[in-house]
Formats: sequence, structure tokens, C-alpha cells
Amino acid sequence: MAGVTGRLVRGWCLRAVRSSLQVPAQLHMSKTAMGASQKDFESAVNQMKLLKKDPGNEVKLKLYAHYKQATEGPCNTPKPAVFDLINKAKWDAWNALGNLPKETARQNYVDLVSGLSSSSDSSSQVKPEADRKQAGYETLVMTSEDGITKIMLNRPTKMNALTTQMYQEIMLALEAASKDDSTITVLTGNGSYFSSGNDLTNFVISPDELEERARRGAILLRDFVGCFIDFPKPLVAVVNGPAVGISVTILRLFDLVYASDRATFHTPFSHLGQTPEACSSYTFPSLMGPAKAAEMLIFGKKLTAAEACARGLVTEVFPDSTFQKEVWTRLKAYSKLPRNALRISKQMIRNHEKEKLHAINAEESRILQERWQSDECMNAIMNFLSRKAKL
Ligand SMILES: CCCCCC/C=C/C(=O)SCCNC(=O)CCNC(=O)[C@H](O)C(C)(C)COP(=O)(O)OP(=O)(O)OC[C@H]1O[C@@H](n2cnc3c(N)ncnc32)[C@H](O)[C@@H]1OP(=O)(O)O
Repeated sequence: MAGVTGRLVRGWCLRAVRSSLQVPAQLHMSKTAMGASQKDFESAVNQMKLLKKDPGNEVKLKLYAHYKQATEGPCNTPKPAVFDLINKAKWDAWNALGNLPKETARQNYVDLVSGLSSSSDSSSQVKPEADRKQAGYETLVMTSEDGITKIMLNRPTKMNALTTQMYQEIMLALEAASKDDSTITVLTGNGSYFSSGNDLTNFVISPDELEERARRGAILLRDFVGCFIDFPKPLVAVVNGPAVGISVTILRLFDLVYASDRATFHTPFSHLGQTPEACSSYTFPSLMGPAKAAEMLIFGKKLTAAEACARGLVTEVFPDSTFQKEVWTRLKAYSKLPRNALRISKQMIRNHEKEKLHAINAEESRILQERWQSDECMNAIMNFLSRKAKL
């Protein structure tokens, strides 16, 4: 069994870290992404009518989807029949935007048109497609307005499962947010999930790569968690839906955790042949007591939002129907508080634990490096990939 498993699924995959990972050369932040004005949007719509060169189907679908999302919100029409190819492609593109906020869609539309217009204005200034892509995040939507920088995980059709590229982009986004002029930084998810945790397809690699990939995976994990331990400003998790794995354990490193009552909190590490990370082997017992921590981290008990709140992992739970409105109103008010005072208070609360957290993070990453090479882990991942098990 181990041999078959080994051939199919082997350990940690940092496959394509360097090749497919398009780390932004210049970090892209839509400064007005939460507030591209209606006028900007209308002018972009008009600009589109004047465009001389056909931008191609892929771009046209993106424009269509963002236009519909900006004007009507999430996709609300029945799925066209499979043979209605054009309408189905349009519907798929719109539906894939999930719950992307109207304002973000409006800004994305404006950005898309402005990219098209500048490329058609002067061909000598046209940037190759690869360069344009590098200017932005591919797996996140990052916006900044009203003193709040929002980092939104953006793989809604995969429940925001975290790929290697995503870990890298989140680290870059946090670095940018730590240096920008915003007061508060928020992490949230697009679509129905906050995040389903580590993308298990990260584990699909060939057997001879296993050891090296596990080593690099442990370094990536340590660096990723380290960014949260060291983040200097108030950091808020807006948990819009279920959270799994590392997207749960990392929450204890946030300063505020607001959750929809639809959210659940699940850490099925043993089921996956794995062990806790993001310092949760220390932070969870100290937060909720060892017995309650064991229930989650060893036995994989899934908590409701109310239970997570009672255990101190969540700050406050809101009804899903008013979640976004209530949370953003609250955060906008907080973001008007004196910036330096917020920052210094956060650091006072966190600093005395930092060194310990870094040491625990390093140890947890080392242990996981070994776990990823175990047959227990392989078999569990193979079960997921072959659809034998749903958590
Ligand atoms: C450097 C970092 C190191 C990592 C540190 C260690 C981290 C550990 C963890 O995070 S452990 C937790 C890992 N996550 C899981 O085990 C969750 C696995 N997913 C599921 O059990 C289910 O998908 C679900 C319960 C989240 C949602 O179920 P359902 O509502 O039925 O949706 P689907 O299963 O159909 O999902 C839709 C689509 O998304 C794909 N997907 C969802 N989650 C993941 C994932 N974690 N990894 C890979 N793919 C995922 C799923 O396969 C479907 O894809 P498809 O449409 O079939 O192509």
C-alpha cells in the first residue's frame, strides 16, 4: 500500500514554487478598491465602447463578470443549459466571482479597462501579459481604504484552499500592509468559506522529491507563521464562513476575530496524519485549557462559531445576514482611532510572547516536516484526492 501511495502521492509539494509562482515584482494595491466612484465606473464602461482592438474572449468574459457583479451583485440567474455555450461561459465567469463585493468588482472593472485602454493607446508602452500579471496578486484581492487594508483570499471555487503561491502572496501582502499608511489589516475569504486550509494537492509530487519538498515546506510554514507573529499593526480576521486547518490555528495570532454564525472551526490534523501548527500546540491549551484544546487538536472536534467564541478563539459572532455590514461598520470606526496608540498597544500585548512563539513555530514546522513523509499522512491525502473521505 505504501508503495502505491508513494507513487501517487508523496509528501509536501512545492511544485512550481519558482516556475509557476508569479511573485509580484511590484506590489499592486488598488488604493480605491473599496470605493472606485460610480463616475469612474461609468467612464470605464464608456471607454470600452470606444476600444478599437478586440481584447479577446478571456478578457471579455472577465469584463462581463465584473460588470454584472458591480451592477447586480453575486450571480442570481439560473445556470444556462450545457449546450448554450456562450451564455454558459458568461454565467460561469460571473458565478466564479462568488460574493466579491460590488465595490471591488467595480474597481477591478475600472482597472481592467484602464489596462486595455493604455495598451491600445500606445503600442510602444504595451507590457507583455506576464509583466502585467506580476503587478498584482493572483490568488488574493488586496484593497486599502478608510485606514483599512483588506487581504481577501480569492479561490472561492476551491473553498480558498491555500496553495504554495497563496502562502507566498499572503506573506507579501502582509509585508506591504505592515508598511502602508493603514491603521488596521484584515484577512477574510471570498465566497462561502473563510478557508479550507492547506491545499491538499500541494502534496502531489513524485517520490524522489519527497524529502527536499518536505524540507522546503517546513521553511515556508515557519516563515508564513512568522509573518503573523511579527505583524506590527492590529490584525483582524473576518471569518465569513467555515475555517479548516491552518486557517483556524492561525487565528490565535490575530488581535480580533469576528465570525459569521455560519462559520465552523475544524482542525482535523490526526485524520490527516499530521500535527498542529501556527503555534496552536501552545496557544490553544493556554487559551482554552488542555482538555478543550485536545478535543480540537488531537481528536479533530469541529466547533460552531458560538463554541469557538466561548473558548476565546473568536471575539464576537454575528448573524450571517448582517455580518458584513456590522463588521465593516465596527472596523471603520476602529480605524479612526489614533494609529500609533493602537500599534503600540498591540505590540505591548504581543511582544513578551514573541520569542517563545518563534521557538514553538520552528519546532512545530520541524515535526510536520517528518509527518509529511509518513505513510499515515500519505494515505490520508490519497483518500481525500481519491474522494474516499470528506472531512
Ligand atoms: C506552508 C504551509 C504548510 C501547511 C501547514 C499544514 C496545514 C494543515 C491544514 O490546513 S490541514 C487541513 C487541510 N484541509 C482539509 O483537509 C480540507 C479538505 N477539504 C474538504 O474536506 C472539503 O473539500 C470541504 C469540507 C472543505 C468542503 O466540502 P464541500 O462543500 O463538499 O466542497 P468540495 O469538497 O466539493 O470542494 C470544492 C472544491 O474545492 C476543493 N477543495 C476544497 N478544499 C480543499 C483543500 N483543502 N485542498 C484541495 N482541494 C480542496 C475540492 O477538491 C473541490 O474541488 P473540485 O471541484 O473537485 O475540483
